Amino acid sequence: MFTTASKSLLCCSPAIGPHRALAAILARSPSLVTVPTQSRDYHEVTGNIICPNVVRGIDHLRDPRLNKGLAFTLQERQALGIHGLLAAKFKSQEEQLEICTISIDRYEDNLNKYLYLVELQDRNEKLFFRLLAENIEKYLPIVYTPTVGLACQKFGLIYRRPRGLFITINDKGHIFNILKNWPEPDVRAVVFTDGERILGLGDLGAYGMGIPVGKLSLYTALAGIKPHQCLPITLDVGTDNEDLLTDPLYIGLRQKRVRGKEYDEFIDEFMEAVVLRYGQNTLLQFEDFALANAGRLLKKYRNKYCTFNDDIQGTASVAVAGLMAATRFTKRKLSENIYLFLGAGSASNGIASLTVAAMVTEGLTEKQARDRVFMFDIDGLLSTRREGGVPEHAKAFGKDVEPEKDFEACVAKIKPSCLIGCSTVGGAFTPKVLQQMAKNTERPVIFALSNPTSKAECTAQAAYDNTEGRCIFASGSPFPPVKYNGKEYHTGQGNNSYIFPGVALGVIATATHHIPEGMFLTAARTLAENVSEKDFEIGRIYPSLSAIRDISVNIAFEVAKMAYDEGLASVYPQPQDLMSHILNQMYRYHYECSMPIVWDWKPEEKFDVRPIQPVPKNI
Ligand SMILES: O=C([O-])CC(=O)C(=O)O
Ligand SMILES: [Mg+2]
Repeated sequence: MFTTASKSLLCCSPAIGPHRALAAILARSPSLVTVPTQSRDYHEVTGNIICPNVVRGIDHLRDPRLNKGLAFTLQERQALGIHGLLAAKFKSQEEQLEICTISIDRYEDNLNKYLYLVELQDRNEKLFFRLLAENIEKYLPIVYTPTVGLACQKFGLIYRRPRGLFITINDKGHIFNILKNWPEPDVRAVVFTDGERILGLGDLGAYGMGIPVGKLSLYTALAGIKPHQCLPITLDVGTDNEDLLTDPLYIGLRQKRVRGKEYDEFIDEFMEAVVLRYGQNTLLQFEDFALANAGRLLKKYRNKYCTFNDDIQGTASVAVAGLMAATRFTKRKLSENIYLFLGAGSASNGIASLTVAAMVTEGLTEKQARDRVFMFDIDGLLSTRREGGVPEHAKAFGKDVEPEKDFEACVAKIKPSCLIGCSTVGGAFTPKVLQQMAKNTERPVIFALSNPTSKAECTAQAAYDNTEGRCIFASGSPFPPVKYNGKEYHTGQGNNSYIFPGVALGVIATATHHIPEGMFLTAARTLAENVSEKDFEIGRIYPSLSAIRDISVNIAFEVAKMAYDEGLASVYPQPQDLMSHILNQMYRYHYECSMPIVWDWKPEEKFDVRPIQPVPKNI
């Protein structure tokens, strides 16, 4: 079987390291040659050596990281002991992509499309990521917002092969041991949720797992972070969602949420356990925590760990990028706008704070900048004079003005030029509100950022219809193209997926130990600079989703630069060519050769474990 390589050592990838000793012994006795029959045992064959840690036989096909389906060549099939386990036909990855596309298109229901993609990820990882990365516009709405929201709601029904870790409050005191059960030793990024505020859908408890899984798929598809370096986690502390507590399909702890001291100790232990297991620079992304915890935990941990809250900082960054890009339409500087937020939760506060920071760079004082920002929550305008005052988390944006409970009246009175919805109240931007915005200013900026689509404050079409087509619109979830006055507009998706993958790539590539707020402003600027004239022409203040991979790299580059400038990076020496350094670390979703690695070894030579891997043609 291995006749052509009778004078060479064959060693199968991956991870040759632990078997160097064995290879070295064999090298001293060239007649003794080892080939594994199963994953872990060896036997002799004349002439060649295969390192024993290769996964062979059916196990190779069952490992989604190694499996290439019918794309294995005859040589590979023979070498790996999978010949006969596959149909005779050889397919290229491109042919496989076509079949995937046809298969997914056959489904009418998006949840079925989602399930197909989950199954593909479980079966053939490279194919899944290539399909996603090369068809972002088509598949992002399936693996991510909005379909992922539906998947979370139906999680009990669709739960099959688990992905990621579930750590429950009952595991308190043992979290490190649970992390040790995760099979990957090289995790660089953890996205985790406690499921209390899943998108705009509220408390979904352990059903929230779909979110960290989806976010981390984007880490790889949009920023080339290697899948084995990503770990999705759900912290299950119970749920206060009565429907789930009585749902026979519910897969989480069937109890009310644990709160207070016990919850805080649990999160403390979790953070400590992650860095103990994976190192101090492990990126910890908070996702979809409720307001009561999100800002508080960010403040508590931001200077201790490499962490950020995507819903506060990622959302803020993407929204500020949109506002920056919009200045090119409106011809108004950021500091010349009046901002009104609907909702005063973590997203609103994050966006407002970063907008203030951006206005300060234009020359305003912080106070002057804050004076231009108003918020309206469930109890009305954030007025210091209203009954109950301004909630603690939004104190910075309370105003000494007449209380007002009618949102439409507020829009007429305050006359904002930018209206930003983070309320999770679908349809809250009524036609009247939108019409008023059109009266306030020539080019009103209207962001309906709540997710998923059903929670958006208005549709893209409604925004155009009620502002004589003069608005600059963005939404958190995708909307179909708008038709107005015989022209078609493709409005942008102001979703944090433009930001967090790129920031994460920059942070991971430089092993940055803290993520300062400035990085999100830098990311916002980079994103805004990537909006082209062509985007503007079709009404978009965000680049096309198909450009997102390049943008992530640009964001990563700026983040990495900043990490070195501010002494936060711990990869030393500083790479001379930062861009190449980043690009070199990125995941490749094209198939690589699965043949055993061939060493050009001769017995008289000093043994050198130097893999010479044939370069696959398709890279
Ligand atoms: O997941 C998304 O689409 C954006 C996000 O973080 C959220 O809405 O919580
Ligand atoms: Mg989120």
